[in-house]
Amino acid sequence: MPPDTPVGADLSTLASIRRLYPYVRTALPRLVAGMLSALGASLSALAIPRVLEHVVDGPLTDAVGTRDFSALVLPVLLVLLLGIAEAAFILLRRTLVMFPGTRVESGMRMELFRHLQDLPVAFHDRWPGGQLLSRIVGDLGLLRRWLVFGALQLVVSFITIVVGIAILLTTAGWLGLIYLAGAIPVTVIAFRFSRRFRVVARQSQDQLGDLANTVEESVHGIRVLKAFGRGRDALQSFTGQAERLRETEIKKATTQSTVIVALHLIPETTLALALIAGTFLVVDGQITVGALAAFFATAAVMNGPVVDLGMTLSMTLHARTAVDRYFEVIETPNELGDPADPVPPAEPASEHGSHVRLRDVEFRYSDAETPLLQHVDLELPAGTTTALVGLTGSGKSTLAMLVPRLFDVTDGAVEIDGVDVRRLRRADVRQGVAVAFEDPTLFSASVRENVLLGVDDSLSAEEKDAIVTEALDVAQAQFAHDLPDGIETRIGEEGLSLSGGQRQRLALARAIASHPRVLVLDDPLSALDVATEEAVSARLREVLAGTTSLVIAHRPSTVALADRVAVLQNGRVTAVGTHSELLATDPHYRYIITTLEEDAAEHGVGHFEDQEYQEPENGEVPEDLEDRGARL
Ligand SMILES: Nc1ncnc2c1ncn2[C@@H]1O[C@H](COP(=O)(O)OP(=O)(O)OP(=O)(O)O)[C@@H](O)[C@H]1O
Repeated sequence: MPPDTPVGADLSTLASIRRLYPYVRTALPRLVAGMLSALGASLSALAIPRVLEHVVDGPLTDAVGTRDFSALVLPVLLVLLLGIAEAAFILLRRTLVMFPGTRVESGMRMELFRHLQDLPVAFHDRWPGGQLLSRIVGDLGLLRRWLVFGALQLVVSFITIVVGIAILLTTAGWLGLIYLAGAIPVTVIAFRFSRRFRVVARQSQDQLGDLANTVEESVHGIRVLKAFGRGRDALQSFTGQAERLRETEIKKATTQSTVIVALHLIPETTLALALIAGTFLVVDGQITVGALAAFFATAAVMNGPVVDLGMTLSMTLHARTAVDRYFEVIETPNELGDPADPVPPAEPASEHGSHVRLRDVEFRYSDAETPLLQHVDLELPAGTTTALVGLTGSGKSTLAMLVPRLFDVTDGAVEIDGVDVRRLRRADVRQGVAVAFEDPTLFSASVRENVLLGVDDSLSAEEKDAIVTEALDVAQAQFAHDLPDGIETRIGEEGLSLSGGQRQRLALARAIASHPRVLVLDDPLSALDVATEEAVSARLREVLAGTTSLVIAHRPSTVALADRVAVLQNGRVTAVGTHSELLATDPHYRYIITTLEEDAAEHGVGHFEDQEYQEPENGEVPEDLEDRGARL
């Protein structure tokens, strides 16, 4: 979940937005030029009433008696010119800000995506995908609109109002003061509005993220929802969230409408008061009719920026929330980063792979109270295959993820060829270690691209082709050649157009293709039927002989791929040996194998059930168990 106390919550809006500086620095000259253009447009509009004042008090008054309109030509041309200048400035503003706005947006988007890719698995376990999606898509779009419009408009409105008030004070003295008095309640209301709106803006953007998460989850799990007829429940939960978002939007609109009403009402009231006072002042001869007309024309020009303040302020507060939400992610430190002084990877212990050692390893998930793994000592000698067995939830997958450093140990060390993985660059670790997960994730790309994911990009196309063909062959994934466009066929989102077994074989091919020095396979054959499993096992054995492998086994047939077996029990590796040795000496292993056999016989797929451990009575080896592991 996102942090409870949002990053930047204690900052002022200005301080929060100032953090954008590094991203907008290069775009700043054009943005400032755009702002000056917008200011030019506003000042052109403000100049028109001054011409009006001159016309009313001079040429117009004269023309009433003489009917000579020639003196009006110049002022009319000036008004026309000011109008054209205003339009030209507006066009210039749009042209200037459009390009840098989109560039800032895409730059920040790329930076965020890069950081998301860099952040460890633990971060992604904590953060819902929808929250990240809404930040990378929605928030950044909002920020762009604010940069190219809201921010500019806010500054321009502010300057226009200040300049306008100065003009009012100089042209109509007292009337200007009346108008200025109206600015006091406007400021108070705007301040109170900002405080309240900031809270609801944050709430609505977070709720949008939750909504995106629900959509993502239900689209992702559409098969399960349909199969269990739970579409209605998903809709209900979605409706609940959408309703809450709607309530927040209403709260937002209500807060906004208070300020909008005030921003309309206060200037209009001051204008009414100014009209009364102005009439007396004209009659009294203290100001001219032209000055009164100019006062109202100037106030009319200022009316737009004053009323817009509500909108630009709310845009600014939304932008501030977007900045906070962006920095919450971008400032999340990567606890699994590269070391400051990385060492180069050691030479592999043998041509058949690296030597891996887990030395007194402890691992605890950040949200767990107790460690899942404790005092784990395990060696994977170069070129050997070790099967890791244990009951469901004993921590096999977790242990396997420590080898490619997807998580860091909380104590002890994982060493590859004698070097602690935390002292290596992550790229070096992951170049040497390939993983095929139990749940094979593929990408919406071609089969070829999926298989080549871990392969050196600099290889030639022919070399890559040969690697793909061989890997598909070993993983018995020849079906890929029969797809409509062969291995160039795009396999759709997450490869869901393929069967589970097909996906698993492609994931296996991907792990093999990079010819890693260490291969970690998390139950790689679980989705295969018996015949395919045998075919894959036969070929996989050849590959395993040439590398160091750790294979998590849920089936006796997977155990049979290994030279030796490690038993994980109560967070520790309690025994390591060959299948026969362990059968003879380790009651827990005998129990596991018995369960595996029974499970495989019953369901065809060997999975541990969540059941309490019961030592086999009198610790005897069940009949024929020795034969089952004869291959080891
Ligand atoms: N990201 C996580 N955050 C917190 N706890 C987790 C996380 N992943 C797994 N766990 C917990 O760690 C324990 C071990 O999980 P793990 O997947 O490593 O077991 P396993 O032996 O591979 O299980 P299985 O045989 O069912 O695949 C479980 O209790 C699980 O709930």
